[in-house]
Amino acid sequence: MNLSVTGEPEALRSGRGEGANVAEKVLGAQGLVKRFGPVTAVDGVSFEIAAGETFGLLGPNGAGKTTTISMVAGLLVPDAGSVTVAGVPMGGSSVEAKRHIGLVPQDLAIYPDLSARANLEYFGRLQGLRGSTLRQRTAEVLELIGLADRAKEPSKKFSGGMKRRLNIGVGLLHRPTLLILDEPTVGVDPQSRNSILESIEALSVEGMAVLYTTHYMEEAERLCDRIAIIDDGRLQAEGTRDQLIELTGGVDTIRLTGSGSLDAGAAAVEQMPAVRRVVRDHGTLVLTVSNAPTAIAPIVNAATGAGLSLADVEISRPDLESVFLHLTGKALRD
Ligand SMILES: Nc1ncnc2c1ncn2[C@@H]1O[C@H](COP(=O)(O)OP(=O)(O)OP(=O)(O)O)[C@@H](O)[C@H]1O
Repeated sequence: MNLSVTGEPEALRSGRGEGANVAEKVLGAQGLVKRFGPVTAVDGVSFEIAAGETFGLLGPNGAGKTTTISMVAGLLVPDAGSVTVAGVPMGGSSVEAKRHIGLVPQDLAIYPDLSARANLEYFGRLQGLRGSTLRQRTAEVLELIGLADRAKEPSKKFSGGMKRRLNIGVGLLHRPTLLILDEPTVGVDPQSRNSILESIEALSVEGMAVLYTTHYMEEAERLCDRIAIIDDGRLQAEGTRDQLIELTGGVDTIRLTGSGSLDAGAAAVEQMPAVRRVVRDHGTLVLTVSNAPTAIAPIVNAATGAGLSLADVEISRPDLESVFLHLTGKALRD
């Protein structure tokens, strides 16, 4: 499907002047490829991130997000392609380029018996901070991640969200030009997730560029100035949320959840002129339709007539989930 606009990143800038973008470019990833034996995990990925911009890599499990950011951060050597950070080429031993990056991995890397402050001071020392500079930066980071009033408590007493925020704080200590966050909300409850997102939103005041990977479209919509949709190791499209939604041609999504003859229900609705595509997502039929409000009644009739016993019917306007479905023919959700 040739709907990708990734080959023309300049055409999809979010309203900044072209000259300003060139001057402010923090990250340039060009033609990245990584293979693991027969698996091509990343297959020609290119994107740029400007200072102060939050850029999202949105895709399902196994899409190639972690492999991409590992190459960006210099942890994996690409089979092809190149990375520059703040104008400095990234190589396997490029200390200067890596100095510009703060990488927050998916897994926690903090000491449970140390307090929040002691954790930050320990990692700050490892990064070469000392004395009053270390104390001042630790205090600033504690404020940024919303843990200033819990600074003395051992991190093992923290909620999942607080631990994740402390993990993010470690990545912020050396004032990176580019902060990379790899799915920082996976496995946390909704309240903790919100506190993590609030902390990330606060980072824009520091003016740093953020590369954020997620498989939650709500997070990409809320946090990211621009989003690249990744699947099967390739960027399928890139742009602001509104630019991506334009790619769907404004089609709606109808979800039919039920029991009985799901296959027969799918076959029946597939025939209808308003229905452009039908995808099965576990016990749900996900329909892409051109005008849901008028099409819904005949669709429900056809599905139930074919033996599908409906428990729930949901109509939604276009969102990033519909964009993903439109571009890949697959549902983004697990
Ligand atoms: N070290 C490795 N050896 C072999 N295959 C790998 C390795 N790392 C990743 N892969 C494969 O490469 C593909 C992309 O994986 P990657 O971890 O980059 O995806 P992801 O989008 O980050 O997904 P997840 O959120 O599940 O980590 C997958 O098919 C994965 O199984």
